[in-house]
Amino acid sequence: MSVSPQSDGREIRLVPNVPVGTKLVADRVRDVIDACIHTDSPAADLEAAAQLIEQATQLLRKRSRDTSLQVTRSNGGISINNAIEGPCNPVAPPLTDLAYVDGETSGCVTFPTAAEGPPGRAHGGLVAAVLDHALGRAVAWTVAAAMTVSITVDYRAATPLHQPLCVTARVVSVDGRKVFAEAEIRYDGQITAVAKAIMIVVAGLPSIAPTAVSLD
Ligand SMILES: CCCCCCCCCC(=O)SCCNC(=O)CCNC(=O)[C@H](O)C(C)(C)COP(=O)(O)OP(=O)(O)OC[C@H]1O[C@@H](n2cnc3c(N)ncnc32)[C@H](O)[C@@H]1OP(=O)(O)O
Repeated sequence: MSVSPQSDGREIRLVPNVPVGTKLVADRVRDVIDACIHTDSPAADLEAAAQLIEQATQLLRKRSRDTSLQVTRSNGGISINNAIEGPCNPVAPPLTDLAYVDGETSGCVTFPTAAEGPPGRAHGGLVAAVLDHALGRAVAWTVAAAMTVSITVDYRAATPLHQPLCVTARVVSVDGRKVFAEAEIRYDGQITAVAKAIMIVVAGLPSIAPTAVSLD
């Protein structure tokens, strides 16, 4: 395990693999979130559940670390606690199966009930977040780690909950530090939303992409 200090003083921890135990906890927390949204339990059961969750929180806090950002190079590289792809972040959907083939970045996501915006549909802001992340991945893999300065999303059809969705992204052009990229999200082969973004390559940003700026 190594810790890499960043230009802003924050640290990123490089670990060999996704920690199995933490992923298990994150998966269970996703279940709790889903149960919380759907529950119709009586007050006594809700109170008992709240106490159990509080006990679990206290157990987890017995040993904490300051660094939240952890990455692994296994499975092509994963940002473990990332808001979108982090398998150990229960708020992440998460975006999985990230791959980079012939300049095309792809990934898979299934939105849970917690991502609901319009009835039965994913919230547009969360769709945009997944597209933004795929765009960031595409730029990191193709050029270098970068930050979004502009993103436009067109919502063309419902992005459903609880269904496997495919996300694809690629770099379209590069102009100095500005990188223009586009991405789509599909359900059952049909595009539900497309995004165009301008990203700026920023020196010192960490990247887990083998082609981009090294963490080491
Ligand atoms: C885990 C591995 C993969 C992870 C992927 C994660 C992807 C996540 C993507 C994100 O969510 S990033 C987070 C959201 N974005 C931000 O927080 C960025 C906020 N903006 C900034 O911090 C600064 O704008 C930034 C550091 C990106 C750039 O500031 P700089 O001072 O270095 O650059 P500058 O302002 O000189 O702009 C550089 C170029 O970009 C241009 N530019 C800036 N903003 C623009 C804009 N909005 N539209 C068009 N062009 C823009 C600007 O005109 C200029 O063009 P020229 O080089 O031609 O002169």
